[in-house]
Amino acid sequence: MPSPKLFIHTRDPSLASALLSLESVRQFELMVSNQTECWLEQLTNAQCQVALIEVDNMEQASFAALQDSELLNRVEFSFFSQGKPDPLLDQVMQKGAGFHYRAPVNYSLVDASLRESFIELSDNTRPASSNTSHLDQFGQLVGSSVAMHSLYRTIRKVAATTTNAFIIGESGSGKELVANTLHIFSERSAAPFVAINCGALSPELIDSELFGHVKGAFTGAYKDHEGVFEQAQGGTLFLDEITEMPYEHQVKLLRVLESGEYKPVGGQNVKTANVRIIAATNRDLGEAIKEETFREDLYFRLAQFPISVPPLREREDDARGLAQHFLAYRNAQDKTQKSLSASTLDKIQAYSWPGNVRELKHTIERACILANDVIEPEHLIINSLGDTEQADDGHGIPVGMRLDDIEKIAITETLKENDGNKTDTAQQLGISVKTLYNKLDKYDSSN
Ligand SMILES: Nc1ncnc2c1ncn2[C@@H]1O[C@H](COP(=O)(O)OP(=O)(O)OP(=O)(O)O)[C@@H](O)[C@H]1O
Repeated sequence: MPSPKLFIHTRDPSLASALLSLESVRQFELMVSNQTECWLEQLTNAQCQVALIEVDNMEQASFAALQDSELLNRVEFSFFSQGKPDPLLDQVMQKGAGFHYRAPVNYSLVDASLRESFIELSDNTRPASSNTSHLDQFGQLVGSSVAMHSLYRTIRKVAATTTNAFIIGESGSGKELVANTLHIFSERSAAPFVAINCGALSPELIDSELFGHVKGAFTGAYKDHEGVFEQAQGGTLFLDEITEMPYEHQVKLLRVLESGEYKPVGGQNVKTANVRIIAATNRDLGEAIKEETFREDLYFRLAQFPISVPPLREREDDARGLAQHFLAYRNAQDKTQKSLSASTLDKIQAYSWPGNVRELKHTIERACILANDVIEPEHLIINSLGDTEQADDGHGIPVGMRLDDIEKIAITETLKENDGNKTDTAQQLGISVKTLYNKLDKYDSSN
């Protein structure tokens, strides 16, 4: 496991030697700045988790740039100054940069604090503790990477507004969780959050699903039915896979968004919608609009605030952390003590996860089924890992495996093979798209 790294930048030789003589400092892999270059640039390029920086008036530009730098999320800073008031440093401290030690420095406090940081950071890179998760959490989202922190900030900003939002991200990257988190942080949080998959709506029933129907509106309409607009009244309506909604129904949706009014099927009374719409897709929108499967006018109506969810492969160490997170929850649920070996964690981190967090979550669940105690690389059923073996000499299905687990593996693997396309997946598996959605929902909510 790589050792935590520490960056030191100081021009004062006595400060430098005092810091370098601290035992805690020597535990880290050290990187001392090159005095002729800007420290901020050097630190940006270095993969250091802790930085000791002497505050120097000549380097005000670096402090100004630090305000908006992603380094504030990924590095724990300790600044050393002579105590002269410095507004730029104060602003950085207000953003939660870390510690500010004023001269005369109490080095034993610095030592104690660095010792703690070292232990924490070593914990994060140690072979998984099987019962704890160390990732940050925001609403329903888990992740400590810079990309996720930037997403958290965007969600907070959008949640405070009343605008509609459009979430774009690969399949399984967490779009529904983003929508739900947006709802939780909005003023509508006390009202319902209602999610529907537009791809799973049957064309005959779509109007009724959206706007409801009255008793007798059509054969089989035995009683009044509330559509999702009514169910979500006062709250948030999440329209997942919006690009899969039949084209002619998109016009109807657009009309409701423009007028705020709709009529249940077979009803006479006009209802007023009070919902915030959050739509999502994993498709390339430009292409969907060009191919005329998605209406451009509807896009502009919905996308007052587009939010991009980063794919898991762009989230630094989050894959490793999420694996530990899902395992910790599984262990707590099953009252087990399974753990991930160091080489398993390395494989997890090195893999590109085309099916994103969902694929990782399911992979950990399958590995828990297959491993008795320590999860080794061969328990990860991911074909693209290349050298990862299947779990037995046949089809990767151990004797005695539960049928619903086998079904789950078949579904997730086929989905992955089809790049998340649920229509193709359902067709290959010989089930309806609706059944596929129901099964995926069941898996998603199983831990
Ligand atoms: N950041 C995250 N932290 C914890 N769990 C996550 C995170 N992102 C996704 N998940 C889990 O991964 C699964 C898929 O998430 P979700 O349904 O939100 O993805 P999606 O992008 O909406 O997928 P789809 O494109 O198929 O609709 C769920 O089980 C969810 O709980």
